[in-house]
Amino acid sequence: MALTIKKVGVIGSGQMGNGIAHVAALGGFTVVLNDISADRLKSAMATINGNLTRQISRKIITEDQRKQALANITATDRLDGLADCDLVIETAVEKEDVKRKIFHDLCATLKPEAIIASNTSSISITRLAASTDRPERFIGIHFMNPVPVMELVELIRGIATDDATFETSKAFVAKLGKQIAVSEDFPAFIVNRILLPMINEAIYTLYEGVGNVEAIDAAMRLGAHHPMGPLELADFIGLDTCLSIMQVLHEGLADSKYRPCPLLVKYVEAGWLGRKTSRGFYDYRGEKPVPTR
Ligand SMILES: CC(=O)CC(=O)SCCNC(=O)CCNC(=O)[C@H](O)C(C)(C)COP(=O)(O)OP(=O)(O)OC[C@H]1O[C@@H](n2cnc3c(N)ncnc32)[C@H](O)[C@@H]1OP(=O)(O)O
Ligand SMILES: NC(=O)C1=CN([C@@H]2O[C@H](COP(=O)(O)OP(=O)(O)OC[C@H]3O[C@@H](n4cnc5c(N)ncnc54)[C@H](OP(=O)(O)O)[C@@H]3O)[C@@H](O)[C@H]2O)C=CC1
Repeated sequence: MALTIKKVGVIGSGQMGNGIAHVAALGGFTVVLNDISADRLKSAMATINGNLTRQISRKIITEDQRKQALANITATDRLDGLADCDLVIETAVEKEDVKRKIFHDLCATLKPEAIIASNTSSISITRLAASTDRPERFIGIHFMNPVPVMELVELIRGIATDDATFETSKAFVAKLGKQIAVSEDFPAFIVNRILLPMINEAIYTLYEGVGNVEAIDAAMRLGAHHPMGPLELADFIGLDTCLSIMQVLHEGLADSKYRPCPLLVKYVEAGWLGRKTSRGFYDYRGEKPVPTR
């Protein structure tokens, strides 16, 4: 039997966490947003307000809806602030050890009947579920970036996920006005299994000197009608996240065609992670983005 979700916890207040809190609050849920950094929480709340305001100017929502959505969200840097949530969505960094530690600590305080979901881009849901005390109430709910705009959410069942958890998650996503694609639990699921090798290939195209950053992005924007060029999109997703996804594909499918491009590794090692650090394949520190190669 499907459970009733009223209160939603979101762990991690980066670009995905603030987007998920935004759409859940707008969907009428009570939201508790958690991060280890109080500064991050402050800037996440400012981002949510900015994106809600943008939606008002585009006549998607009203001022009353903005106020109500903000009133639905509270922020906490304590994990036990999520103890009475019905559903907790983990959206911290794409690192398995960090996620496992979060689930370990969360299970110690979260009410036993609550569902735990991960917004992971690539990591095995079955393996993450096994690090919790409730694998049958664990599921992948994978939102796309930017969350307030993208229509799709992937749902991924682990081997133990029960029907009630799946049905409850489906109803939750539908209430946010999003469409669902169901994916089997394979590395990087559907969207990233297809999208990330394309981005990685674009980085190889740059690495091998086939084209420069501008040429590669223009080629795919104007020649294939992609809304963003692949290098611009990589910067938007975050180069650390792109590299983690390629590593999961490479290790999980044991096929050399998923080998992360050495240039991607170099950018991540430099701390040039894309828009979030103001530098990646473009430098965002000036008025206009400038290609870095
Ligand atoms: C890595 C993973 O695990 C999975 C993933 O998410 S992969 C990434 C998937 N996402 C994509 O591929 C995005 C590709 N890019 C796009 O679709 C578009 O460029 C875009 C929607 C991001 C922006 O579109 P645009 O036309 O260039 O920009 P713009 O006109 O300024 O904005 C369009 C809309 O996006 C909204 N928007 C843009 N950036 C936003 C952001 N960072 N946060 C919230 N909303 C945003 C704007 O408010 C606007 O919405 P409304 O018109 O409804 O008000
Ligand atoms: N970027 C994208 O396009 C998409 C990403 N995803 C997935 O969503 C997740 C988050 O990605 P994204 O939002 O881009 O990443 P960000 O780097 O923007 O945000 C991650 C946030 O999690 C915080 N964090 C780190 N450790 C913890 C912890 N132990 N407890 C609570 N918060 C923590 C980080 O804080 P601090 O910075 O202080 O370390 C940061 O605020 C990843 O799993 C990613 O794969 C899914 C779909 C799309």
